[in-house]
Amino acid sequence: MALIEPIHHAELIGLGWSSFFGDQVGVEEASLVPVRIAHVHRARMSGQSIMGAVNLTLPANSVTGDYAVGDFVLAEPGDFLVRRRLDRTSLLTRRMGDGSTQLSGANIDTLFIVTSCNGDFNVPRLERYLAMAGQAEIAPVLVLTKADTANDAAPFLAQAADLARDLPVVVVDPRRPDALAKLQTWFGLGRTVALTGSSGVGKSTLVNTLAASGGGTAQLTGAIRAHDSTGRHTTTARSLHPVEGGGWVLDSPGIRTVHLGDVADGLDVVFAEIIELATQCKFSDCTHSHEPSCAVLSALARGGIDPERFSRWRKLHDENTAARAPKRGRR
Ligand SMILES: Nc1nc2c(ncn2[C@@H]2O[C@H](COP(=O)(O)OP(=O)(O)OP(=O)(O)O)[C@@H](O)[C@H]2O)c(=O)[nH]1
Ligand SMILES: [Zn+2]
Repeated sequence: MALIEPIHHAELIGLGWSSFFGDQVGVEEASLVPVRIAHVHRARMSGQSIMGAVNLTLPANSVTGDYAVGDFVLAEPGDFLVRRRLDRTSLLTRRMGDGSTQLSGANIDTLFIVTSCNGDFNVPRLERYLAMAGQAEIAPVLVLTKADTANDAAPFLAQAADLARDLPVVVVDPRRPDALAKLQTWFGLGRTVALTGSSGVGKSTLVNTLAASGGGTAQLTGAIRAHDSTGRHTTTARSLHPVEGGGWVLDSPGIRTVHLGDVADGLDVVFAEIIELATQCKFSDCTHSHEPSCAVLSALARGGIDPERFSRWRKLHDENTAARAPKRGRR
């Protein structure tokens, strides 16, 4: 039974609400406010409601780790105390280095798997992303960037088309405003798209282009102002960005790096020329950042390694190491 007042119903649908959620609301919960979680921090959460952005209050005995960006919760109207999380249509999880599972995104309709027409294009890795989408019950779309930098983008398109039956493949330049038009099919009222893909393929650029259409703010460095129960304003980075014409881009670190646990072996293969050089460094635990007699740094200096590739490797390597480090202070 739908208990939300009709006047608010259209706005709720805009947030991603549907009868799937409405049917879960009990008679005794009619006074509670549905909130879609837009940001999950260590100890805080904020969300979007028909009243705008709100800071949620966590119930006792609950931790933010129980919630994912994109979740719908029912909260008290006054202090936005979370009473209950509603069941999800889909859930993306990520295995952490310590073996625990992190919830990285919920109620996502479409996953944009972003890759570029260059060395990042890696069939086994793309297959892993596709498997991940399937597991989470989210429809995948392959978004191909940097076609302008390839001598010939056709082979990439052909390989992409062969990845999975009926997989939509879209070539996009994330820097151009027409990116939204090319991807519009997957947006529209209340529909949620998440992005994943390796570092440097253009995800931030795409999120910024898409989000700029919906609100005009620089999203990744941007923030929302919400008020908490005391009326105090706080500023929070957000992960849910509205798109022009309706719909949301869900961009969170947890989804971006969702596959990291699996990528470690892949790094050695993809960046073989760097890994091979590393065996010639003076120190076996060389980090190739400042050490003397570092074979990688000297190759960089004489142009033996593509600096862009090196910085991509560095970033991935660091992210991967961080993802594998056991979390402190959690059990
Ligand atoms: N030539 C060209 N450059 C692009 C294209 N898409 C993105 N770029 C550039 O590629 C660089 C990396 O893009 P980002 O958006 O930062 O990549 P990202 O996937 O967000 O990377 P992380 O933040 O590390 O996850 C930027 O300088 C973009 O301007 C494209 O289609 N063509
Ligand atoms: Zn080194």
